[in-house]
Amino acid sequence: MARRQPAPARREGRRPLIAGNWKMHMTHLEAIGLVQKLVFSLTEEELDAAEVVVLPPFTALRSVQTLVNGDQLAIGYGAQDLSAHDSGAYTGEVSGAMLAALACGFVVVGHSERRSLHGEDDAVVAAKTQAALRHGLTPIVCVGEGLEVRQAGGHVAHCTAQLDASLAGLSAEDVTRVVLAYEPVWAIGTGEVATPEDAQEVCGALRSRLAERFGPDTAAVVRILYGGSVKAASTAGILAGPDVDGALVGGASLDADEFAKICRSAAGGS
Ligand SMILES: O=C[C@H](O)COP(=O)(O)O
Repeated sequence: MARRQPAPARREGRRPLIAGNWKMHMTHLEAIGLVQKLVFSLTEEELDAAEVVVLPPFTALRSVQTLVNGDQLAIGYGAQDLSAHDSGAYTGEVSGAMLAALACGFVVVGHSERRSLHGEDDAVVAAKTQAALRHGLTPIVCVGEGLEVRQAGGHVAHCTAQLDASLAGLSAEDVTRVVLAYEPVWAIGTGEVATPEDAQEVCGALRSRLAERFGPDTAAVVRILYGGSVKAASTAGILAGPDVDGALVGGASLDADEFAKICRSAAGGS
């Protein structure tokens, strides 16, 4: 069984990160089974080479925390969303403080499903990013264009504009604590994975924009993930891009064997 190990530094200090966004799947009992199977499928060396994170629904976080901490498992976990507010009369919301109390390391912010289904604009995403940082959580800030924007050739401008707005109000030091995820909306849950060149083009442009706004030293340490129909078979190609530091995986993260293969591929194995 793989237990916690110190993380090595790779790619100018950027350790590959594979995060499994379970979306609205898995009860807390199913979550325990999935995490156990995942961790037992991976070796210590693989979990040392790539950082593996699961992002269950809120209702499963406590169970995952108990399992990961109790067995000292070498994976991280976090949430799929948080409130921009720290406390108050916000029925149904969950604060960064509550996630921090469950020892979450990560939280997704600005996923396209939150943007489109819950009307979250860039100002909300920026406020949530700041809330995550206030509570010591690593926000995984998502950007990505829809099909029409892609077909019109506006994807780079669209994503860099989302980056600018989503990171509004942050210092360069704050930005070093952020993970970005490029998720083209047309590739999410569609089976339509971007090519490695598509992923690198936008991830590279995001890093260049970070360098312009926050300086090259900050840009060099921020991890940028690709997300959108990632499968084990496509992982190595996608991660070959020099600016692609990992993957935000949806559907394939619900299958322990497939997700373990993705993590193994990111760790440099086959
Ligand atoms: O957060 C994950 C993305 O929405 C990708 O989902 P998918 O791998 O099911 O396309």
